[in-house]
Amino acid sequence: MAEYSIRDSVAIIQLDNAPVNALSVAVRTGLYDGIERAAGDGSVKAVVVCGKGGNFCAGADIKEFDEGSKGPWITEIGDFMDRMRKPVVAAIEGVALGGGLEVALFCHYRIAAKNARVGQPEVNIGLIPGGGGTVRLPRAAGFKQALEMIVTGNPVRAERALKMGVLDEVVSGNILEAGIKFALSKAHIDTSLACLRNRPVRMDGLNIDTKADAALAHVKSKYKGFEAPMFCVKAVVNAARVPYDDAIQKEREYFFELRTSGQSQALRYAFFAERQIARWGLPGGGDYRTARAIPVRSVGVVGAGTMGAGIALCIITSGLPCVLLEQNQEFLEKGVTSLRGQLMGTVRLGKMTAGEAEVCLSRLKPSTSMEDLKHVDMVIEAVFEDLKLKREVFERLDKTCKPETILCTNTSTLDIDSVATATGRPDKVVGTHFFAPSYLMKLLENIYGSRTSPETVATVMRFGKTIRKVPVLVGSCTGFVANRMLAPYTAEAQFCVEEGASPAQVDSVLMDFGMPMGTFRVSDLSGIDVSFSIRREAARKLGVTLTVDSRYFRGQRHCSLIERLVEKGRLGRKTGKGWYKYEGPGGTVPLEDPDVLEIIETHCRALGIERRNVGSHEIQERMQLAMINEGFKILEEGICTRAEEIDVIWLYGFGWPRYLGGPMFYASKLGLKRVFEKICTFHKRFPHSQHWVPSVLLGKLSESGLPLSKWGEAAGTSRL
Ligand SMILES: CCCCCC/C=C/CC(=O)SCCNC(=O)CCNC(=O)[C@H](O)C(C)(C)COP(=O)(O)OP(=O)(O)OC[C@H]1O[C@@H](n2cnc3c(N)ncnc32)[C@H](O)[C@@H]1OP(=O)(O)O
Repeated sequence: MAEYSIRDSVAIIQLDNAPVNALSVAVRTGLYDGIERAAGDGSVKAVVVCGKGGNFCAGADIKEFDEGSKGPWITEIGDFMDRMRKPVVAAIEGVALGGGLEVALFCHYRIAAKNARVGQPEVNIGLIPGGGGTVRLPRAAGFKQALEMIVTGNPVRAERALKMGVLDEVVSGNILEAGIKFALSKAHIDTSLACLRNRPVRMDGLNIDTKADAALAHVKSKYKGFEAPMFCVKAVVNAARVPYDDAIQKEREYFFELRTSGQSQALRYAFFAERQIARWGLPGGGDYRTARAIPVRSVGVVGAGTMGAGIALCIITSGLPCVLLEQNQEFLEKGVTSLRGQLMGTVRLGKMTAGEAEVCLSRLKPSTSMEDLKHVDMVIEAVFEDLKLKREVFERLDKTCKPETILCTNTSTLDIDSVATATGRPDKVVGTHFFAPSYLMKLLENIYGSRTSPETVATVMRFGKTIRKVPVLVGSCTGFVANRMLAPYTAEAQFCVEEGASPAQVDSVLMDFGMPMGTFRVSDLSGIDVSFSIRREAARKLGVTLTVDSRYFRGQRHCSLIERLVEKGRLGRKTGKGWYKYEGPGGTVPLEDPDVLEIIETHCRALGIERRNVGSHEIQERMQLAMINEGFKILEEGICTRAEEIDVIWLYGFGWPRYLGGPMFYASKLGLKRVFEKICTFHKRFPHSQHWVPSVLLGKLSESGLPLSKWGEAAGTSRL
């Protein structure tokens, strides 16, 4: 709703819809009524529109999008303001985003507090501004700057918005008082002079035809797969070419077309899924509502290898001091050099100044003495993935660190309890699984053990946000969530290759789907020998030796092409050949290699595997459904409590295309009945692959018709 009051002959309309004053039907109706009332009240000289609770308005209420269009559309409110003789001033603090900025652009004037940010982020949820933003922002900020704001969705700070012409004044002190004063100072000025409708789009010497083509081409290549950015360009270009009302009409058509599109639905889902993951709960009790995070003022990282150095870099760039520990000076120097190299890379990219980088480095304390970890609040262990070694490190940490220190293990495979039991504080031990390259990858899988306390979880969840990661809480199991789901996905890729596909064919299927990279290119990049060692180690623990002709491993189908490639010295990009051969500058360009195709052919012939044409559709279906089936098992076992958690893991861990929501959302769109039937068919066809045993939960859900938001509840794993 919107509250109406009058002070000093100024009508004040305060948007009121906590927490961000989103433009719900009630808010739009309240705003419209308030404007009408002020227009008709002879005692009112001017109007101030502002927001309650520290924000102006974060735009349309995204939750209402699926409910159709009720209440006044904001351009109707805008048209009314355009005809008003009394000045209307938007007094902005906090954010004015999307429809919120559009309301402000309908006002005759806009003032903002120094802390304010204004923007048109609709593109992030697969939309274009639908309330006149594409038509009015270019009239205020000029074509080029408006286009940039609308296409990128990035908000700008008040000072910049002032320079751009979006704001009329930036003020300090109470925003409402400033708004009233400003409004009264404009009470005698003809409002039509300040009305954006009456101004042309500012082209600042640019030619619209050349600019339009260039912008379309740029956006097409930069935002591959995304629909909305192209529509943003089309709408802004149109606004520069046609009269105001025609441009508004076109914008609205585009907006409605996108609002019902699959991409916008998926992007809106992703927006809320990212917020859902903060609502965690533990099986033994304790959740985000009751658990208090312990303040983390300093951190230690044990192990200055690639992962450890990257983690330390995340810490120091977030403003926290960090002790980086190695066992000897040589390894330590290597780690610090790698950290410096990555930091300088960000300077070269213009993301940080050299001065800022120096400040970050001043927060780093390289050390070879564990005593330096005595007083830190948290330690992240990032040593080699070996249980015996990790337990030794944890035993020493437990003895050295103060009793409150939280001990985290950056493991990708080990059971958290098996590490925690090396200490006398298992309640303070937790997994923090970073993804390589750890400085760049946003996902942080936080893993609780059976004795991890709610306070410890609350602390690592908050810490994840502090270091600008996306923390997701998961339970402990082999591979946790990300790698556990990746296993059947990559296994199916390799089986498809055994059966007749080429690595390049598989990769192009994935890239066409929207993944940033194909699985074989990823494998080459991380090193085929790495997967080889992990597999060999897993087999060794079970007393089995994997060979180049192992077709089964513990009764399960197994592809031994990895062993074959390692035998041939094809370890990936670092050796110039793996699933591909590498040429070009620095040996970074992957090319399909006839030699590897020959190796695969010969290998399969020797093992009696008949090869055939494997179609693109089959490749995509097998890889994705195998992984989705695993996702349902993860939900069934309570490793995750919501499908949204799995989707966020795929968005940030593997670059699943955001406009497709995530694998679980994708499954919901395919229809669970269809998904389940296909999985059952694959299970019959491939009985020796455990990953095709259909998830019981999936079977149950496929009959229920429940929406994705209820899957966790249906699994009985929701803890809130
Ligand atoms: C049919 C309507 C007619 C309108 C016609 C004009 C059409 C306009 C199109 C639009 O305006 S689309 C919306 C554009 N706006 C956005 O995309 C803003 C999205 N929000 C944000 O970027 C951030 O939330 C924020 C506003 C910068 C605040 O960030 P912060 O980190 O402080 O908090 P959050 O956890 O993100 O949000 C708090 C809380 O608020 C919910 N929320 C935020 N924005 C909206 C919104 N626009 N609609 C509904 N709900 C919103 C968010 O989900 C959080 O709630 P939760 O319950 O804690 O999850």
